[in-house]
Amino acid sequence: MSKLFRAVILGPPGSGKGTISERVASIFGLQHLSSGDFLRQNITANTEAGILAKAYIEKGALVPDHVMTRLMLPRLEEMTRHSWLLDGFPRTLAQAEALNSACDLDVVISLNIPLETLKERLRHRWIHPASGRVYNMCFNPPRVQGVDDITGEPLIQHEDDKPEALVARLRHYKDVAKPVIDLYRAKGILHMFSDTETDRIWPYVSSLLSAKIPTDHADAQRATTH
Ligand SMILES: Nc1ncnc2c1ncn2[C@@H]1O[C@H](COP(=O)(O)OP(=O)(O)OP(=O)(O)O)[C@@H](O)[C@H]1O
Ligand SMILES: Nc1nc2c(ncn2[C@H]2C[C@H](O)[C@@H](COP(=O)(O)OP(=O)(O)O)O2)c(=O)[nH]1
Repeated sequence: MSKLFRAVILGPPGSGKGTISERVASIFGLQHLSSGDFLRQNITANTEAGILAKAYIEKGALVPDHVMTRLMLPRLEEMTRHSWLLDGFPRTLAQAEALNSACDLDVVISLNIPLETLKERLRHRWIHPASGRVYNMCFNPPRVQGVDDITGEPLIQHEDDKPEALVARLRHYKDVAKPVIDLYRAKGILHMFSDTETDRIWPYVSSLLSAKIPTDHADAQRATTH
């Protein structure tokens, strides 16, 4: 079997991690592992980690590192036969160090988006709380205004996507993410992409992954995941 491919995508809230991850998953056949989605599944299933995490998420705080690593590392161990792209984890240096000791990463994609652009995008972000599906009233609006395409249930806006909370949240992200970015830069696996539009970043991400992922491997992944 050809070598498995391990990637991480980093970026502030609203930088397009989810949007780019979905494209990578469908085009390159990597499994998209989102820590936020996984937390929401654990909350719905009332697991021990889900119960612990819920209070933090509701406050808009980060879930403690030991809860996150206890949740995510076993999930990654289950993925021994798949290539994956991790989105939302690691978020802190402690999480990055825990991930380091569990596996070798091939590539880290880091999205560098201007603050004004992030503020504008998040102002228009609406989500379907049960599934975590994300809409943007300008970029990818729902088919019917205010309701989820799949379930028809109402969409809500995160308290912390509202303008008052946004600036503090983005500043906090920057402080926490800097040592993580520095670590990956020092390891020589960091690839930084700067622009205001996902559609302009995407061709560069796509050519990076095309160069790094052997084609036969991408085909094999697609065959097992679809
Ligand atoms: N690696 C992590 N460490 C700590 N908390 C996390 C982590 N990943 C997710 N969370 C918690 O889950 C919540 C939802 O995460 P999710 O990534 O879906 O949305 P978010 O914080 O709005 O970020 P983004 O907009 O970048 O997707 C976060 O606000 C945080 O409380
Ligand atoms: N206007 C505009 N909006 C974009 C672009 N790329 C993504 N978006 C939207 C989709 C979401 O509503 C919001 C944040 O994107 P996301 O993929 O959820 O980001 P992230 O929070 O997972 O990093 O911005 C983009 O290039 N332009």
